[in-house]
Amino acid sequence: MRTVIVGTRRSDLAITQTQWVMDRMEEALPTSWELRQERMVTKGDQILNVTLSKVGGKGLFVKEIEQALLDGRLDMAVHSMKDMPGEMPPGLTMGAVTVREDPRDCLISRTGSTLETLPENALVGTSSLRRQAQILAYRPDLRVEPVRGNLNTRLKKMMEGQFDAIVLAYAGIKRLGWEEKVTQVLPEDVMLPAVGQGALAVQCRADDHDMLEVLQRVNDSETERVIRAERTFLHAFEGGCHLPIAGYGTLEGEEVHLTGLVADPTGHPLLKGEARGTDEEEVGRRLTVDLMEQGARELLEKVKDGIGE
Ligand SMILES: NCc1[nH]cc(CCC(=O)O)c1CC(=O)O
Repeated sequence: MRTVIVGTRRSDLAITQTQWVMDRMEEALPTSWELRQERMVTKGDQILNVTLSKVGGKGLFVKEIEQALLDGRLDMAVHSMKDMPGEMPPGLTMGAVTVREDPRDCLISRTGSTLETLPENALVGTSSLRRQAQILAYRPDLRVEPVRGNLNTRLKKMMEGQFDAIVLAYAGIKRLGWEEKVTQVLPEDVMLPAVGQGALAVQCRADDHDMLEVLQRVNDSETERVIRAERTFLHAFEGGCHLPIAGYGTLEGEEVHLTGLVADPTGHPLLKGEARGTDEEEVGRRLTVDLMEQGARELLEKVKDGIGE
């Protein structure tokens, strides 16, 4: 008999994602095991109305859950892949990468306008420098301001008139069953997704072999491959989701096709590159070299100075 304690943050999205993984695990679970959800409040959940980039968002949501895993208070935890820091603390491992939900971003606007038809000077809410840069590259006449809080809070702020539109991950919206609120799903050539967006990471202790065996069955090897390419690319920039970096991989036959972007938060310059091949890590490294040659490092140093890193 074993009771597996599954940690989750308390937001609707985190709980939904965790339950989704638990449902898929039930089929693969040894009959003498049971799963129990444990809801935690993390510091990241308590910080509202501040740009995530200003509070040093990297790994903020993840750290406290990791400590609970190491202490044995939790046995596994489900995270949005895009919130996962590049390196894990010793003793923990990624037991599974689940099949990817739609990786694109979406626009929700009060009046039903698309990104193309929003009126000049319209105010778009997003705290992501990646989204800000791409919005302004496409529509330099729009204004972008930070919006924080969970998805409910952001929607409410827009409906109250604080913003004309907001941009969110379509995956989160779909998981909450809010598709009908979406005005436009943004194509990747306009809004390249964040590294890992739409995939979930299941974390557990590295020496918990029984757990790892069960988690293998909810692992999606194709998602795992493209995520490895994306994260290899991102890791070279020592950047999390608080920097204006995007990376998106797909499989074409046996080959991983990876597109990456590094931009100034104003949208100019916006550097973009592509790489393809069968070795995920090599593809990621080649794309890094391509963008470095275009001046990505200098650009990011300037951005980091600007946001006080
Ligand atoms: N940055 C917060 C965050 N982390 C994961 C998601 C959505 C789900 C996902 O990307 O997998 C979101 C919300 C958003 O960016 O709109």
